[in-house]
Amino acid sequence: MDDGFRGLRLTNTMTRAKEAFRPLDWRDGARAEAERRVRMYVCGPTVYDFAHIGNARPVIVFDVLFRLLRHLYGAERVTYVRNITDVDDKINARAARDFPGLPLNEAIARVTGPTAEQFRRDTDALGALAPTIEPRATAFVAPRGDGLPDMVSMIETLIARGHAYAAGGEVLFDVGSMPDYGALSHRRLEDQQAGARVAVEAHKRNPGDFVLWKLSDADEPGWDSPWGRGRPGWHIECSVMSEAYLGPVFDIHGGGLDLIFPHHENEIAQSRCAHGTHSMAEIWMHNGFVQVEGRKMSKSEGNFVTIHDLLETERFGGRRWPGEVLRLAMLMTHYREPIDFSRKRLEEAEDLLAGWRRATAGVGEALPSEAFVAALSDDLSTSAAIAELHVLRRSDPAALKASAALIGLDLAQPVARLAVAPEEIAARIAERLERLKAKDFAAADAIRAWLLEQGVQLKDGKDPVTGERVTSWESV
Ligand SMILES: Nc1ncnc2c1ncn2[C@@H]1O[C@H](COP(=O)(O)OP(=O)(O)OP(=O)(O)O)[C@@H](O)[C@H]1O
Ligand SMILES: [Zn+2]
Repeated sequence: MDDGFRGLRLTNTMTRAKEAFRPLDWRDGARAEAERRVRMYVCGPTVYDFAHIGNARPVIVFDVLFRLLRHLYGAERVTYVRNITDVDDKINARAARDFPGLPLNEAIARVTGPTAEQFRRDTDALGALAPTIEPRATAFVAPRGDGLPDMVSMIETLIARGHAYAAGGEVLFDVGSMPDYGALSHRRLEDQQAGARVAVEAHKRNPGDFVLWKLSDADEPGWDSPWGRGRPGWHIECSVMSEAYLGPVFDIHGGGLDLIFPHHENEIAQSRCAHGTHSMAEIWMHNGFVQVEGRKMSKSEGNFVTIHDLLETERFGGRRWPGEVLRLAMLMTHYREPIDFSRKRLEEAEDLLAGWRRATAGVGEALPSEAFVAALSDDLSTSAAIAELHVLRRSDPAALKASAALIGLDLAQPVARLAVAPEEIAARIAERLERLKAKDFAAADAIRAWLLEQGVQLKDGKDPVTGERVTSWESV
């Protein structure tokens, strides 16, 4: 009997263990063969600002998983849902700031429309496949009339089942009503209560109770509901949109590490209590952070580089970087480890790509190597998979090309219009610095001129710390 195991093992945040992946539909004897689907949900962006390199990581990591699942189970069998959060108080604040003259709802549309469009351009440029479905939260607040679930109805169900209550202009989820609340983040309710430093808001039964619905002022966005005109809390949208397209229990739920608590914990509480199920998703996966000098890259820290800046402007390192370079730079590290973002990492990725391109020029069709697929199938061990690409570069360039394609790297495309490979440029720059040190200026100038003929312009600068000359380059 086919139990759906295809060699894939994934680390489950819920159990803290690496588990053999068997999709639910394959284990369900009642499900017809033709109807079996692998079902994955990943929390998408809140669209009030351009996405940064940190936000790019879940996009890339789960795109690789999506591609691997399509390879293992067949492309048409995998349903990947990634939502767009277009209702949020951060969006409201941005709308009021940027479009002060407009009615708030119109201003919000002016913020969310272009931001969502930019996100699509960014993810295209990173070589990410579009998810199967990209629902928007605002389309799932009020009853829809098409049979799909909605947030107001799910909140009504939670109240009816004794898991939520209205108080102080809000509807709150009662975490005390769920004995195993906290299982994903391994937090115990008692610990949270004992450790609560902030004063408990008077209307809450438990300090951990979270908002499902809150009333809106006249100028704030709002939907009619049994509790008055208001708007949903953040967590409820994912419970509703995942149910709408994947059902009450599905295979994989993903996002960044920061979402484990409270977001995913609260999604689980809502979904399980609304549906009376033992789980919401079989496997919970979380990517590590992109960091800058040891700190999470984030909008609030102000230490971020947007995807757009990196790809389309010369703001990072004085040049533009192709999306595939960022993709490979991310995949050089295992998805659960932190990444320190640096120019050096991008250069390393760019050199690798250039080498692989030269090795695969003109090769024919092939299948990805088995060792490569096995490495990816071991909890997406992309660094081991990349090590296999180094081997294939010499032993089987056609398989190298097919394997790279499996993780979204198209080696058939020229990386840029450069006549000279990045490692050669680096070697020439080093040689030129040697000449300059030896005061052989004629030879140094000759190298500079030769590179310019190849379309490479050098720029000299000083290392702010050591005061030494550093030379960067850009293609012209
Ligand atoms: N530095 C980071 N490294 C890796 N993933 C990140 C990082 N920052 C955010 N993410 C992930 O990006 C996805 C989109 O999240 P969202 O739009 O809510 O960004 P955010 O967390 O609000 O960003 P910020 O932390 O800058 O305010 C989530 O899965 C989140 O976990
Ligand atoms: Zn979510």
